[in-house]
Amino acid sequence: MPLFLKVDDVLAVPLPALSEPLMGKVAVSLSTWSTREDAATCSSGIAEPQLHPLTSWFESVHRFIMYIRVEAVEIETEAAVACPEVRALVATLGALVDPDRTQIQQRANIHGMMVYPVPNRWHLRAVAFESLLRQGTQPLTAWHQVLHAGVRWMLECSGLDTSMDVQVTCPETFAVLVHGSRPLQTLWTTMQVLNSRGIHLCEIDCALLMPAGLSESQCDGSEAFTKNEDQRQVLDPWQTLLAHLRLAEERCRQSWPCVLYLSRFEVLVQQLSPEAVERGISTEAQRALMTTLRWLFEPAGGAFGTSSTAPGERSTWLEDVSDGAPRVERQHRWLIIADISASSIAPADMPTELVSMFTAVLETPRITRNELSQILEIFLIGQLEQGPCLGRELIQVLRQSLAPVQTCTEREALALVRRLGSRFSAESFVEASATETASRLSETITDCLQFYQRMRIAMTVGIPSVPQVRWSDIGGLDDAKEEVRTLLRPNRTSLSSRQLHHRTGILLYGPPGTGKTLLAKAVATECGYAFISVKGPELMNMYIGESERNIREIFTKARQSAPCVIFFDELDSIAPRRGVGSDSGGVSDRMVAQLLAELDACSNHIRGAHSEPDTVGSDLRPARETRSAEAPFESVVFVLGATNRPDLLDPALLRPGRFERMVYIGSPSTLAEKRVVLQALMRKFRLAPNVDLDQVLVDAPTVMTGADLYGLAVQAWLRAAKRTLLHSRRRDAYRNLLRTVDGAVVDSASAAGTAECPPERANMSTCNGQQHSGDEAGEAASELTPEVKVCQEDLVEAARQATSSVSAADLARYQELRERFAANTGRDTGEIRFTERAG
Ligand SMILES: Nc1ncnc2c1ncn2[C@@H]1O[C@H](COP(=O)(O)OP(=O)(O)OP(=O)(O)O)[C@@H](O)[C@H]1O
Repeated sequence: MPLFLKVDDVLAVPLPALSEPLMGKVAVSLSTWSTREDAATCSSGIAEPQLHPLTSWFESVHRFIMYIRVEAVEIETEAAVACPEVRALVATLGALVDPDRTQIQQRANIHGMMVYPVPNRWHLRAVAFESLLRQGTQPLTAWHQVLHAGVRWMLECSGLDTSMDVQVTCPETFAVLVHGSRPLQTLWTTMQVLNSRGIHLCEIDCALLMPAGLSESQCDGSEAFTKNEDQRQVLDPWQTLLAHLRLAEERCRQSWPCVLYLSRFEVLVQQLSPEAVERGISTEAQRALMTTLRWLFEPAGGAFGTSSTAPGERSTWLEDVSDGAPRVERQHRWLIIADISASSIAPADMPTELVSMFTAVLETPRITRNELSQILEIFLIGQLEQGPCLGRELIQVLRQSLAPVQTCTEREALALVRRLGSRFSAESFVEASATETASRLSETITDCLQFYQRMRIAMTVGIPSVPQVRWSDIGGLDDAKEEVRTLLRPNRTSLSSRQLHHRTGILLYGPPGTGKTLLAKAVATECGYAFISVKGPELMNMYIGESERNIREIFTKARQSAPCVIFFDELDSIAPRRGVGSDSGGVSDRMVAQLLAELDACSNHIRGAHSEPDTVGSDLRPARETRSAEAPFESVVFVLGATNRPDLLDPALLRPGRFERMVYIGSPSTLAEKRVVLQALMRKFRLAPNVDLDQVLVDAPTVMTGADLYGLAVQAWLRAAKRTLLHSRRRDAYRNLLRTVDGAVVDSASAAGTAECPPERANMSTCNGQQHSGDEAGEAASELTPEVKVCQEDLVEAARQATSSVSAADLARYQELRERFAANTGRDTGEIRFTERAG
């Protein structure tokens, strides 16, 4: 059978029967290896009894394995062979194979398979944060105990641990469910303990098992189990998932002794929830997933029953092993660990049938304030290695800033670490004095805590995280930014509470692609409140009463996570003028009425909050706990709306206490304004020194919105990247990069609002909608990021090809609309005729 290899594959080649002296050496080194970690990690005395059976088992099966990792050696031309470095390499490797002239034919028998830890991102994260977690957190003692019990069970089931009493009842399965808040520490601890025992870890990241589209509503699981030949395409996602799970079982069997670790198991749990049925996953599909899981967890009772033995047979195999030579091939059992601690799901939220499959359920504790402080100290010390040392003053500042935090999850702690890392580098503090450094640290931590607070709220209430857009990502629009800032952060020093203007909401209006959504995203990032973004049409539901219920639910969610900002994009689609709607059931009229009622409730809250002198203007503080004495402010909900057609809105929306302030967001008109927008869009680009943006804009169309300028910037960057590709030697890496960027461009064309994701970090951010993997993608992208330098010619060429998405005539009509609204201060203005429906 031919064996195809690729780079990074690991070959496990079993060594033939070993000579006596060599066997002794391997056995000795195995035992040294196994005990080395024990001293550091395990206080219990379980290590030794486990070690001996394992060592003797390895000896008995003569399974000594040499591991070979496949690497690529790039030698391009014959001329290269003449170079001394290459000659040295040839001398080291012993041979040089010219792939153009050499054919290799290889035949091999596969005797076994080594589970090399699949380098999935989850696994890499655990490794990346290992030292921080090891030094900063308390060891997971309870987890150590469960793990040791599981390993002991594995050995006992397989008859390796001859010290065990054969009469002891050995359960058929041992599956542990871990929940709580430390997924990476749990995985890392497991890796460490198993490593020290010479036991493989077969880690499967369930989030990566999910084929694209499976969780989407268009994948109807009911069709997935029909026998219709024509529907093969639909069958695939589910079958792939189930096949992956069966494959996991196969891998564990082949590489025994092995522990199967299902990280992010919650992704599978979510497919089994009642909400999944609403998303289009059929009950048949859920049943099939459950059957596969049961089979995986309970080999003896499962439907597929491959290696299983009926419970009654157990005594037979114990007798088999007690006669001396262990018959290890008879019963290999492996410990199964399912981890849901990366999510807020608790066992109580899981189907009872699923929970009952687990032998043990273990909760990992939350990270305490002391642990968090320790983690951040260790991180900062590492960060500032070259800068000022982390003096006592800084540590005090750090601890003071963390005072509002009681406990947090590992995810939140690491989010803090990442945010600190991006803002707090050694270079930025080299010149600074100690006091200056302390105040900047305090500022940074406070800012990070706002983020932490938002994340916590988001996790609790299930609000999706929002992309990172800073004020500096928005070019121009200074008045609009100021208006929004005033709404969200009244300035206590300049105004007394009674003087404050009680505003509930702001309506942003203007031509499409001018940055309304972008502004709202910047609010989400910068204000430190929870943020709910709703696209108008998403609220519409064909069933009577459902659309209103959707609106009610959004406001309820917002109140639960207050202070909170709700952003209604495309507001005209849910709140058109009443009485002129074309829907026979009057759905939109009822939606408008519901929206008005909710807005009035918000307005009353704000009045309540602002009428308390002490509560007004409580500046953005790090954590909610700090506002415990300011309860009314805590319940404030602000509303932002955006529309291209304010003239179509129901006028009642624009009355005081609702969207009473209207802010026009127009396209940049002068050359200077366009330059500012372009500069903001290319903030992260590497530009050639000769770039002159004014000159570039001379060649561009006269009317250009922010979105058009974004298109220009993307085209210029793509041109530069393609040029780089041609000249680059790292072609594969660049090809990957270009593929990703092309995807991002398509995304940006189909869905507005990806400007926070400029091409150079296109695969680092949330362009593809997979919010939770943004950071992970960033890690992967950083390996590929090439030196793409955008030159004047790229920009000029992109400017020549640029088109304008809004006509001059439509812009003039928007201007007219703006004047009418300014004159009428929000009163009914009547509809304006556009050449075509904007947006
Ligand atoms: N002032 C600006 N500064 C930087 N980028 C901008 C600006 N205005 C628009 N853009 C770019 O244009 C893209 C589209 O903008 P956005 O989605 O915010 O427009 P919009 O006004 O909400 O459009 P629509 O009314 O069609 O929803 C943004 O993602 C951003 O890349």
